[in-house]
Amino acid sequence: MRTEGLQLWTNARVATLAVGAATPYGLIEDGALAVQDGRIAWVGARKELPLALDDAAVEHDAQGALVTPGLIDCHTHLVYGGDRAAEFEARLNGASYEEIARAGGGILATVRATRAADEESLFAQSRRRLRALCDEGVTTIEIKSGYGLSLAEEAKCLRVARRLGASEGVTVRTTFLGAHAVPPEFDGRPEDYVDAVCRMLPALHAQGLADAVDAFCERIGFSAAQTRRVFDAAQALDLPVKLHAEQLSDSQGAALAASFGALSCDHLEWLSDTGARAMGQAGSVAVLLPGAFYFLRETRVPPIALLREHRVPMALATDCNPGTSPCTSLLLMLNMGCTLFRLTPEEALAGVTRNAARALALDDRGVLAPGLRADFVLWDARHPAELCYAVGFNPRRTTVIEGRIA
Ligand SMILES: O=C(O)CC[C@@H]1NC(=O)NC1=O
Ligand SMILES: [Fe+3]
Repeated sequence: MRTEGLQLWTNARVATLAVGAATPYGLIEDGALAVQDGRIAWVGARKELPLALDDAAVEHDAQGALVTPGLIDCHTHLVYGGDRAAEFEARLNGASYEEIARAGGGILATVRATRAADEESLFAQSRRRLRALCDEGVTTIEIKSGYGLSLAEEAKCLRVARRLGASEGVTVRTTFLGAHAVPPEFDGRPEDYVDAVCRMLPALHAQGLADAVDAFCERIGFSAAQTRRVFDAAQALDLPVKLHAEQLSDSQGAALAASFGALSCDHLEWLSDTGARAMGQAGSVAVLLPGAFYFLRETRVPPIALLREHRVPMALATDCNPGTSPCTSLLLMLNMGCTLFRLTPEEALAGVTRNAARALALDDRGVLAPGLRADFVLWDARHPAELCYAVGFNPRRTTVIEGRIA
């Protein structure tokens, strides 16, 4: 008797990415996945499939495809207006960052373009970037605000992020990043702007627009003391925090974020042993962003050995933003995580699956295991390392989201 609603995927090389699996990547050579009601009902070797599951109403032959959990891009600034290609060209023609900033370039150039874009235009521009990421197997994504810098404009960007998830059928987790830069109307008054950021939070929270709160803790951003004020406001609303930390200097951001139980600290090129230890003790994820490292031509890589020593889970993300990482390829980040930061391919894949899920406080995905969401991707590849090895080649064959072929 056919078991209604039960789907069976067979003839697959299943990389579960489960922690403590018997094989690297949790790889099951001749594997099978049973799916029911959008969840994984069973996963394992085909020859061990329980008889009760062998009567699936629908069977899919994966034809030997590699199957991984759906990819998770856990750090993006995907919603923004305009682009910064002219700055890119000016820099290559010898202009300095300072000259560009004085000419009104940098983050504030994107703030102007984002404020000038109406919601529909912002949605359309951002949807193209999201579709590019989804074309490479992304099924969950984090989208930050941070180019509005006023309550109305930050709300506009976060609404667009929410709408993108609904329209594209992917999970979007939003992060309020009002503390990204000081807007022109607060020029020279950073403390007053931090007050304004703290006042925005309750309104955004009441509208259900923010799932977490972030800040840019850096010499050219906000100090640890200013960051602490934003985090206090987040904590008062029970909103989890994450932090752009130690990107360009050791600003003591990671230790501060860890003291708030941060979901993640991101960038981390200048992370100290103290910060890594604090993150390990707090369970914060290290989100590594090789796109910004590469685009800014940085030379100091994040301390991977320290992160391993303190057992800090590592994730990888695109940091998709117009200024330092105009990139919509998570597959390229896999390669850069290995080639530039020297992660192993298994660490890199864990970084866009289970550890990325953890950076977003999502415990229902990121691994192929019974009870978790049936978000997975079939790849024209035989070994998981191929996904980190090739550049500019997209081996995605099929994406499945909650058991339905996307
Ligand atoms: O240049 C931009 O538009 C964003 C830069 C981006 N934001 C941040 O906090 N760190 C970065 O690299
Ligand atoms: Fe970022």
